[in-house]
Amino acid sequence: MDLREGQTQPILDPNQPSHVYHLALDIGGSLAKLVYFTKDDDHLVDGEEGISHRKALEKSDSSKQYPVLNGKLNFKKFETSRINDCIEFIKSMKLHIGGSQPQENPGSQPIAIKATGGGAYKYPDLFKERLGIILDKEDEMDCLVAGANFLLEVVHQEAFTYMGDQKQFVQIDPNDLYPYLLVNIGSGVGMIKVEGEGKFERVSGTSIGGGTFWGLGKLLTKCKSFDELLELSYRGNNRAVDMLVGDIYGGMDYSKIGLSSTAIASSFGKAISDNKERGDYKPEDIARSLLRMISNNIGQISYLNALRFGLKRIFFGGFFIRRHPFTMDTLSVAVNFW
Ligand SMILES: Nc1ncnc2c1ncn2[C@@H]1O[C@H](COP(=O)(O)OP(=O)(O)O)[C@@H](O)[C@H]1O
Ligand SMILES: CC(C)(COP(=O)(O)O)[C@@H](O)C(=O)NCCC(=O)O
Repeated sequence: MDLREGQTQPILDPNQPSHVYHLALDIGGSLAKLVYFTKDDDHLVDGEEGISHRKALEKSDSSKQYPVLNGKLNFKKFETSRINDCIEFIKSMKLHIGGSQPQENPGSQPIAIKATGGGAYKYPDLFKERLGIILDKEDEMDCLVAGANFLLEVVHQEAFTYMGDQKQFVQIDPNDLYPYLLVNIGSGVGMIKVEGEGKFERVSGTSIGGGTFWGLGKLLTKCKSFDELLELSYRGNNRAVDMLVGDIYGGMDYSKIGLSSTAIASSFGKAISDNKERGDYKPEDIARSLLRMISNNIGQISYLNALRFGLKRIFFGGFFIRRHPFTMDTLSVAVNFW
């Protein structure tokens, strides 16, 4: 299966919605994500091959034939504050028509589309009014854990570590996956102890998450978008804003308690002693300091929760880190520091 994201050109003929299947939505605090499947040709495969295609979906007799849906999963995201753009996209592509759950008597009831996240509760009337569809709610934690378990058990090279520009895939033995800590960094952060299929507990969380980086970043710099803010942070130097151990200890390490002179003693702390206004600091240094502060905090709380429950592995997910190597690296440094 081919996974595509951010398709800007319609890959379908909007007048031919029949190749679209299984539209589903996740409407979070920051981003509305949608996924839909576009089909190529149906074909049948023999047992072993069928099992490899459908491994986790169904384990059965290798003498049978299995229908295999040949096609692609397409991903698209919109800012939740621009939910109308998301609705327009669905409408223009007629995704809701082809992408509904199969109905016994098509046309007899409104189309129902699976949806997770707070937006499934906040926007049902809007979707009903604009698209004539019902949002069929699923619990976001249930789906998050089921999805993470599926990907970790089935998809080869799904999880990786990231340190100093080095991305290294982790070989996961499905028999040695549980228990683990799942840290989902969205607008806020949820920390979930996962012990098996459907066996999990949300053990912690923090409101200082991706929404905080984006929100505070917008207020403190002139950035208009998340990508711009992140791009800015790559170029910044947090030492111009953060108070380091060396700033307090005359350039020396505080070796007795294991703190090097370059460790951050106080995020944004330099601003209290400098006789400067916000405008005197470079926006890129502010963005860098903010990213490090939030990542360090998430890394620390994650580490402490892993310790609290004796969990040897932490998996991070959510759009805050997605496809952002620098953010992942910052988080890894934070976990390793602790
Ligand atoms: N292109 C982007 N636009 C907006 N936010 C982004 C983008 N890429 C990453 N993010 C980060 O991801 C966070 C949202 O993560 P997500 O997992 O989608 O959470 P939610 O479900 O709460 O919207 C944002 O708060 C922001 O920090
Ligand atoms: C309320 C939420 C589950 C919503 O999920 P999100 O849209 O952030 O992905 C999440 O923001 C969260 O867990 N916030 C942290 C709250 C806390 O534990 O302090």
